[in-house]
Amino acid sequence: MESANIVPKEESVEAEAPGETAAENVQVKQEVTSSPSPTNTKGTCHRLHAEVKERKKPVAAAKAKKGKKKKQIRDMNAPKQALSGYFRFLNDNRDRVRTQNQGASFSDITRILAGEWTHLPAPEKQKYLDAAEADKERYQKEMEEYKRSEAYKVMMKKKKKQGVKSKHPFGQVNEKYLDAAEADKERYQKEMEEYKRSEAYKVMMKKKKKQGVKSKHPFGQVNEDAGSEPPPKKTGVIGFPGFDIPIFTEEFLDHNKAQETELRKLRRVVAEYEEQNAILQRHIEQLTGAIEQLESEVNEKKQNATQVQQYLSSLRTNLVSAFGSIRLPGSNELPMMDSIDGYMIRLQNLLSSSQQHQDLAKEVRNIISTIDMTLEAIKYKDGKLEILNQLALPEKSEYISIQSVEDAWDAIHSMKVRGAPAIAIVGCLGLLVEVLQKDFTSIDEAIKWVKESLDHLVAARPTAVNMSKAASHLRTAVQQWEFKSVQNWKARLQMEIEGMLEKDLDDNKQIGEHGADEILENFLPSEGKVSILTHCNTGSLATSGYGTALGVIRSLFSRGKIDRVYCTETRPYNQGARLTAYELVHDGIPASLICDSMAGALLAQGKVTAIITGADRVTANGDTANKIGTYQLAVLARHHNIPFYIAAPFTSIDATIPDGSHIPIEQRPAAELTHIKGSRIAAPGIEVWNPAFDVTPADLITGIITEQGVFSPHSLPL
Ligand SMILES: CSC[C@@H](O)[C@@H](O)C(=O)COP(=O)(O)O
Repeated sequence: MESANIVPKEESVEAEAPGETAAENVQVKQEVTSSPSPTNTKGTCHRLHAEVKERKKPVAAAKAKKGKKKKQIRDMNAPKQALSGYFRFLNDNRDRVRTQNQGASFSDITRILAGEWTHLPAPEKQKYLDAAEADKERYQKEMEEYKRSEAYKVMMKKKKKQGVKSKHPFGQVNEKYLDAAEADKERYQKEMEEYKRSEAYKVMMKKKKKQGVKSKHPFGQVNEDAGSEPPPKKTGVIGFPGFDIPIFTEEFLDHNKAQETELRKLRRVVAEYEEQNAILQRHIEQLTGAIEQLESEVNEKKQNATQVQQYLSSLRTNLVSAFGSIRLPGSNELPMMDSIDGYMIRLQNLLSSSQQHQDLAKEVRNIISTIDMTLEAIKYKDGKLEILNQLALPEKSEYISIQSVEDAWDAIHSMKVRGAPAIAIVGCLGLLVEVLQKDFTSIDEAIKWVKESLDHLVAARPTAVNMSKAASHLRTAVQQWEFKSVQNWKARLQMEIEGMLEKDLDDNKQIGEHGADEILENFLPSEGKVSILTHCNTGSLATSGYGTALGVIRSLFSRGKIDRVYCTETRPYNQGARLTAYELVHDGIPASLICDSMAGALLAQGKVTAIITGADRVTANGDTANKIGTYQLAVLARHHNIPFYIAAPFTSIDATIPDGSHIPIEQRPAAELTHIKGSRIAAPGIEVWNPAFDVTPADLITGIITEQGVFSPHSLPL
């Protein structure tokens, strides 16, 4: 505490007023006590401040001269210093303010407390001042007694010997001045005692009490017109007679020293607290990170649980329907939705406990082999067609009815159904559904209508060749059939189109098997499992079922050979994130979603055994159009020496086109890039290039996996 150099007032110790220097404090108080004139003007104040400045100068100079401090003799027998009201307040409230202001430095805390002290209501403040007054009296009494004691005399001698008769802030003190100061101090004490007995003192005390200022303190207003008789003139600064500043008493300096020691201790404690605080802060940050991580994992698990729940419920539905006519021997129980779990356990117990029910076991085996739990993107039965609306996935699993060519065209064009094989199947089935309902007066009329409708359907999306090939096939077929009745002609058309649906499913299963063989025979790592990266969606949702590239993955998974599948997000339409991820989760295949831009980093880490994608059109030379982003994956695969496969049925191969440069590439609306779910994400006014597909040159393709086997892109059996 630098202000220890100046005695603030009389003999008691008071802390410095917030916002004032000790020198200013002293100066103002000095005016009050020595010149109680009510005519204290602003001019006087200015003069006083100037004086204060002047007085500060020798202090600084003396400080510079002072050099190394001599160790002070500590008087262990001296009475305990009196504490000022302000210090009492600080001590009582420091812990509270520290707790309320976590991380605040010691000086911040003191500043806050000083502010509180300034605004402390008078009665509250008075309590502290009263306590200080009482303590001061106690101190004075004890000090008087002590001064009469032998111990005091011994101490004084010791100090004199050491040349520290009384501490002085300005360094070496002339003995002459010290004696004069001692005499002056005695004079003050005597006069003060007399003054306290005077009428003037009583009047002053009364006035002060009335004003709520029982005794002067550094922060309160002091009535300058307190009494007609001034109190005794204060003692002067030791060694500087003429200076009107209270003396530095030994007690005061001791007290200051004690305070400084306490302050040092407190600073150490504060530093420790601050260190602990920083550590705790780091812990909090780590914990917050861990909580966020856990929350996201919990959310993921919740979503998984929902998927599993959905899967379980569709499994129960399928089992109830498949075993609907099978009564349990003995109880005759039939399966119901709420009893299917128990029914299946009882059925299994019956079959495993005895050989009696051989026929039943055979029937159960047959039923189980027909239960298909794969995703049904296209539900077709007896002239009725429903498709899973892929725009609503994965949030909603809703089927929409397709009753006409126009419905089919709209579903394809708006991508409620997408994926090259699925486009062709829905197009043809949509046409069939309408044909079956429509009245034609003649077969020729029917043929004409079919041909026009096929042209219309082909135009819905230009890049995938499957619809176009199906249309060519049907155009030729309908022309060749020789029927007399429209009804029979319709039945033949129905057989043809339903056959296409079945063939696609079979083809996909074949593709899956060939692809799995190819990968396992050529690229199975020593760990015994493979990791596959795939792009876009080529699964049940993109075909009549099972899938092409995803079909290969399904086959690998069913053989227990999948370590992990990585599916790209597939911007801008997000077929990977919305649809492939949905299918992978549905089938319980271990999989991770990545952004398209992460593929390079993933391959660089050696985490991928092979890349397999689908195709929208494979040309005669093996060039392949597929979802935008496929080409860059093939380039990356070549760079990282990873096999890159295309999985596609022959319905995706277009032998009429020599190479990829002839493939029409569909351009999609700008909104797919500028908006996500209706919210703009791109700067307004920006132009957009949004091709839905790109072409991968045959040279970058390791092999094309078809239902007839795996071929080099350069030697396709066309
Ligand atoms: C078995 S689906 C093969 C391709 O059609 C598929 O990879 C693809 O690119 C689909 O694109 P899309 O625009 O979603 O119809």
